[in-house]
Amino acid sequence: MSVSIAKTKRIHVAVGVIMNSDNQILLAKRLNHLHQGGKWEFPGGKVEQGESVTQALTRELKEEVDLTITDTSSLMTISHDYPDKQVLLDIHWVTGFTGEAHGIEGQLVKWVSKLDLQDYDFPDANKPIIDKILELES
Ligand SMILES: Nc1nc2c([nH]c(=O)n2[C@@H]2O[C@H](COP(=O)(O)OP(=O)(O)OP(=O)(O)O)[C@@H](O)[C@H]2O)c(=O)[nH]1
Ligand SMILES: [Mg+2]
Repeated sequence: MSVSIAKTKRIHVAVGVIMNSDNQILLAKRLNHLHQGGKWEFPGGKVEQGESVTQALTRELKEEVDLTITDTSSLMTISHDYPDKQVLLDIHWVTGFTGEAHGIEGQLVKWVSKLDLQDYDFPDANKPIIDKILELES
């Protein structure tokens, strides 16, 4: 008997940890109909064919929260398997940006003090990101 296992492609996602001059980090609430809907996320989205991660991040942050990115540095990558999806999160610090953040797609966005991050419900894949932010910035 042979068992076939459906192989799905791991989705490459550019994710931005954006900190303002008050040491607050920008969170956005995922719309309910999306994967991991209702949870808080760091803004970002899928890297498209032919794009670098930085290009994808710049495009996504403009499309989602209306910020113009001027400087980034890479923070970490996380490979995570959800029951229904496999993701590779490519997480970058956004160290320079211009503009005022607002949720262009109707999502809530919020600047949150890093010490309050633990009070928010994130997708399971994000746990190491929260740990890293607390470790780096304390
Ligand atoms: N942006 C973002 N995505 C995350 C985070 N954590 C996490 O597991 N993901 C997962 O990464 C995947 C891709 O993210 P996305 O839905 O933002 O992609 P996108 O903006 O290109 O959306 P679209 O396909 O509607 O255009 C989703 O399955 C999402 O659940 C996070 O902190 N930020
Ligand atoms: Mg997105």
